Amino acid sequence: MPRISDTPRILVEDVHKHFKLRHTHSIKETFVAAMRRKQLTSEFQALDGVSFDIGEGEAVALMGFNGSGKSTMLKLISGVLRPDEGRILTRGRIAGLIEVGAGFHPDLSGRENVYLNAAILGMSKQETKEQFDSIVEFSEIEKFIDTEVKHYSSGMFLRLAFSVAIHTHVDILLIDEILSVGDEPFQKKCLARIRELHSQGKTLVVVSHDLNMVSDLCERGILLQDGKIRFDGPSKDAVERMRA
Ligand SMILES: Nc1ncnc2c1ncn2[C@@H]1O[C@H](COP(=O)(O)OP(=O)(O)OP(=O)(O)O)[C@@H](O)[C@H]1O
Repeated sequence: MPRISDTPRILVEDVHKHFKLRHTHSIKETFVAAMRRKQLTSEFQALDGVSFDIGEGEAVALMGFNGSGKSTMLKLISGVLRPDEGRILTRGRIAGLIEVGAGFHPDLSGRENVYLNAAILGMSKQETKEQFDSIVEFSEIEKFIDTEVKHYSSGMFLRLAFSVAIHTHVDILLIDEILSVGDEPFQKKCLARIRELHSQGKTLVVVSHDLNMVSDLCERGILLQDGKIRFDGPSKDAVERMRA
C-alpha cells in the first residue's frame, strides 16, 4: 500500500550514531595499554548522516549486508537507542519486535508477561483482558501460559511477543529478523497477519536477510552500506543492487 497521508509517520534527519570499541579485555591489559600510551578505545561510526521519511501506510525494508547499520537504525526509531547527532521523530504508537523476549521478565509467567508487555505498548488492563484469549490462541502456547518465561524456548518467546504486539493498537510496527526464530507454519501465519495489518494502513519497517520475503512484503527498500544510504526506492531495485 502506498503512503496514505503526506505527514510522515517516521522522520529521520541526518542521524549519526557511533559506538566505542574497546581494545582491551581485562583490567591488567587496560593498565599495560595505558602505561604504553596505547589507544584503549576507538570510535566506530555505525550510522553516518542518514536521512529519510516514512509515510503512513508504507511498508519499508531496511536492507544491507551484515554490520551495515540496519538494527541500529531500527533501535533508534523505536527509542531504545538515541542518536548522537540528528533527530528522529515518530508519530503514533510503535511496537518493536526487535529482540526476541526483550521486555519480558524471566521470573514472571507467560500470562503475567502478556499483561506487562501490553501495558508497555500502551494497553489498559481491561483492553488486555478482552484480548487475552485471542493473544494466547494466536501464540499457540496455551499449555505453557502459566509457566515462567525463563523456561521458554526462543520460538515460544517470539510467539508470545509477536502475538501481544499484533493485538495492540499500533500505528507503526518495527520487525527485526525476528520471524526467523519461529518455525515455518508460524512464520507463514505471522506474515499473513503482517500483510493484513499493512492492508489496514499500518506502517511497517522490516529488517530481514530474506530478500525475497521483504521485497514481496515491502514496496520500498532502503539500502544501507557502511552506515550510509546507498539506495532508496522500489524494494525490487534495492534487492537487485544488493545482488549486483
Ligand atoms: N552496542 C554496540 N557496541 C559497539 N558496536 C556496535 C553496537 N551495536 C552495533 N554495533 C556495531 O555497529 C555496526 C552496525 O550494527 P547493526 O547491528 O546495526 O548492523 P546490521 O546491519 O543490523 O547487521 P546484521 O545484518 O549483521 O544484523 C556493526 O559493526 C556492529 O558491530
